[in-house]
Amino acid sequence: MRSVARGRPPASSRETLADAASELFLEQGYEATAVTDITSRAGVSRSSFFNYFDGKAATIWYALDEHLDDFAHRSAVGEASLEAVAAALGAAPPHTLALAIANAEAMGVGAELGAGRALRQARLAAVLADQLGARGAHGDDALAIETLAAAQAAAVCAAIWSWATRGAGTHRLDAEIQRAVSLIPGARRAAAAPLRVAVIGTGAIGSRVVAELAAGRIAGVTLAGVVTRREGQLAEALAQIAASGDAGAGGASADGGSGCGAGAPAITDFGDDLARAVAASDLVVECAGIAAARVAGPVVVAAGRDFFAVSVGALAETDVRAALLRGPGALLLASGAIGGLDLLASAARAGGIPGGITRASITSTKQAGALVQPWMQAGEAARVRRATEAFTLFEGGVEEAVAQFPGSLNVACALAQATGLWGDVRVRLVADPAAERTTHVIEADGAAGRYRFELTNAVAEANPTSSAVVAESVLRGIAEWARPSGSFR
Ligand SMILES: NC(=O)C1=CN([C@@H]2O[C@H](COP(=O)(O)OP(=O)(O)OC[C@H]3O[C@@H](n4cnc5c(N)ncnc54)[C@H](OP(=O)(O)O)[C@@H]3O)[C@@H](O)[C@H]2O)C=CC1
Ligand SMILES: O=C([O-])CC(=O)C(=O)O
Repeated sequence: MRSVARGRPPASSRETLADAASELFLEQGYEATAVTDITSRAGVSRSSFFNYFDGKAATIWYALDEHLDDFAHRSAVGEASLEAVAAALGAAPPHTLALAIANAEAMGVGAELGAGRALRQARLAAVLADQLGARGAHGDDALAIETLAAAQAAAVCAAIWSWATRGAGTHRLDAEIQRAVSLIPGARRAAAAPLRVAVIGTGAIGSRVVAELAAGRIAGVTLAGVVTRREGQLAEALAQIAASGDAGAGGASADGGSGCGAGAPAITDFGDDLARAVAASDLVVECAGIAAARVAGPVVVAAGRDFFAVSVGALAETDVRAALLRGPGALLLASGAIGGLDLLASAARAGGIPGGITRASITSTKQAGALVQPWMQAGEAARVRRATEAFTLFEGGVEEAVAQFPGSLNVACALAQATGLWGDVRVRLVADPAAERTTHVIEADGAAGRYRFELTNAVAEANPTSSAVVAESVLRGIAEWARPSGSFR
């Protein structure tokens, strides 16, 4: 398959020949084009042509073949990974192949592309199978190794074809390959590769999540980086983590900076470049609020990455909910500050017990001062801030609840999602000046049973609106997604 001879003349002549070949295939068709036509068009001798290519087909394939040669070589000495091959293809894409794919009919090159693709896919699969075997994750399970390698090779080829068909210059080939590979169900787990997690938001919840991931305390997970919305946000969070004595990430630095300690990890700051975060991760975890989740979530799942939302309130808008559930990426929801959602979802399961759950309500009682909202008139804000006894601040449906208290009533949407009663869940928010903890009382009933959960949570030190356990629910969710094992479903 190798088309490039050793001791060859400068690469520019090779590209000139390949370009001349592409032009001629377009003008007069692949079949009608002879090597002599190509050499005359390029002004290069026939013998020079054969220094580079073993025939006219190689002018289409040479760039991809070089990548495959390099991958096979590196793989044999234990240096290569699928990520590395994607990055190499992204840095030096096979342009004449892209041209042939995009103009297959006009060039009459369909048969060559079909046969050539099959050969390269098989070759790549063989190298990937060797790699998987050497990694030892599957013991001597040849069926698992061959199947996974074949799927990965097919994904790479599908990505090249999709990239070329959509317009090679308009988007990156490496991103297309990463997306294609991520679409293989279970591939990451089967390959025993770590789950790469990007985190959006570095507040009370996000910084705890970042601290744990950066310190490598969740098995099978690596922190790909953090999405921020303003300069200095990550550095502030890291300083806070360090001050709180949360060891591990305390010595980390933003964006490959010098770090605060020897060997401290550098955390990538993606800034607001969500596309970069998506390309570099398998799972994007939102800890940034409903507004951020509404925007980021649909982008992440549409790109074939999985999205883990703590701001479940994003689902209150019907079209956002539909976009989040559309896939191909999966949507994960944090149980957050409440529990019993698994039981309620089972009781309400469509096709299960008829009328399983027909009524559901939640009453949340929070520290009054934490419930002041930017939209409140000065008088109302003062009433909440200066309250001397508990009072009902809000009563209504879930949509209204998260519109008015976006950082405080995600739990209501979690209840609505679990029971499917989006239009019917009743929500009450109590502002209590004496509440040191947050209490949620959930009541639900129907043919499946009658349920009442009362949950009283310590609040997060950095944000009295959020319960401290929420960050732990996110960390548990990430750990379970990386290595599902013994969890309640
Ligand atoms: N499901 C549940 O039970 C619960 C869900 N939640 C949800 O979790 C969210 C986070 O909670 P918490 O950590 O306590 O809130 P914080 O206010 O402490 O932190 C929010 C963080 O997100 C950042 N942020 C906001 N928008 C963006 C964006 N577009 N891109 C990147 N970063 C952004 C903020 O940056 P900046 O510093 O600039 O403000 C801040 O760092 C809440 O808003 C709520 O929606 C909370 C509690 C319970
Ligand atoms: O943390 C909590 O107790 C609940 C909360 O803020 C939310 O649901 O948004």
